[in-house]
Amino acid sequence: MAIKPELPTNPSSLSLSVDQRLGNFHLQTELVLPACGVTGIFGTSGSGKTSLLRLIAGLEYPDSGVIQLGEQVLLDTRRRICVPAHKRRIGVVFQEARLFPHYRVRGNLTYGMPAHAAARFDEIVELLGITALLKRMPGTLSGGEARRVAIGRALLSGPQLLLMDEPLTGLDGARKEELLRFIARLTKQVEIPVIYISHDPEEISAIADHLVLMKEGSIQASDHLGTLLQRFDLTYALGGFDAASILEGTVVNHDSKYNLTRIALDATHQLTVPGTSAPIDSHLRVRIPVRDIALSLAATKGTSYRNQLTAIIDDMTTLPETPHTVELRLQVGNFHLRARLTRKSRDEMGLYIGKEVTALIRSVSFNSI
Ligand SMILES: Nc1ncnc2c1ncn2[C@@H]1O[C@H](COP(=O)(O)OP(=O)(O)OP(=O)(O)O)[C@@H](O)[C@H]1O
Repeated sequence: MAIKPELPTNPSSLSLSVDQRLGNFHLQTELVLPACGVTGIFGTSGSGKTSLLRLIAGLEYPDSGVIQLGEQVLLDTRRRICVPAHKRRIGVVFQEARLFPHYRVRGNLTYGMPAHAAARFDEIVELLGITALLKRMPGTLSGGEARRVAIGRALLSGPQLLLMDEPLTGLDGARKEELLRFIARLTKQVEIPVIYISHDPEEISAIADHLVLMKEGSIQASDHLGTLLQRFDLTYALGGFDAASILEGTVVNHDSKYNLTRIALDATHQLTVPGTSAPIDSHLRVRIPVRDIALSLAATKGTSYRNQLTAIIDDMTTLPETPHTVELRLQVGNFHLRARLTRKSRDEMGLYIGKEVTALIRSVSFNSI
């Protein structure tokens, strides 16, 4: 039985409890996601990411389960409730643009556009940088342009949730980076929660606030991205993430002579990172791989490390996969940094949990996002 969806404007969470067998594959998922910001879904090929997304979108039906967006029940197999896909107000962007080839870009954007979304047409077209493309036919667009039109169409469908399934697949390096930056900006500007599937850690690190890690049809972990990256036990499950810390700060100064940017992490901690065009006072996310942090027992002069932060060793362990190294979690003010040393260095430096050290971070090592 299909029911009419009720549509509160700001759903607070998306909760799922679904069970579906697809051949030999068993998707068994219990999950509550924040219905704000960007949730990245990460997992190896075949772990069930797309299957999960298709259930949320209403493109597939589980054998049993409940899917609820805020107060709205989208699916409840026991109560025989199932809101059909076109009534869920969920925008989907697939790996390929899937535009209507016989409609111009404008026609693709306005197809199925509800009256309340029409007021945002000019704003979204401008935000996507596709104004000049409105009269073009899809066959004449580049891959990146077509993908932007597909995102525009999803946004103009007036969605309360946007699902993106590897939207950058098949794009070359420069176009991929451009579109990634664009999506990151877009997700900050449109107040629609986004679920973003990718198996590329760089993409996820750039835009996700929350991260879901899938393995063989189940949820291995789900938490704030920065929190999951600090977990020693997930180091190898998050393999490609290259064990890194994500820090957020505010741009306080640009040094044009040396092309460096200074960001404040809090009232007392600042970092020098490679120059960016981000305006003063804007928010910046930086990713610091563990391999780019060294430790010293005291602040040192005469070193090329531009950033020296006093830190307390908060946790320390050796992982079975890498018996020659120790993983360290450092407390710096109110945030954490991960570092990795050889066990020999740990012993020679006499490091232990609770000890104060200086974290040395090369300013050239930052990946600003
Ligand atoms: N209709 C189906 N019948 C049988 N098996 C299916 C069906 N649909 C999906 N599967 C299987 O379910 C598993 C999960 O597929 P899914 O596409 O959700 O994975 P994924 O994590 O999105 O993978 P990828 O990163 O490669 O896109 C795979 O083993 C796939 O072969």
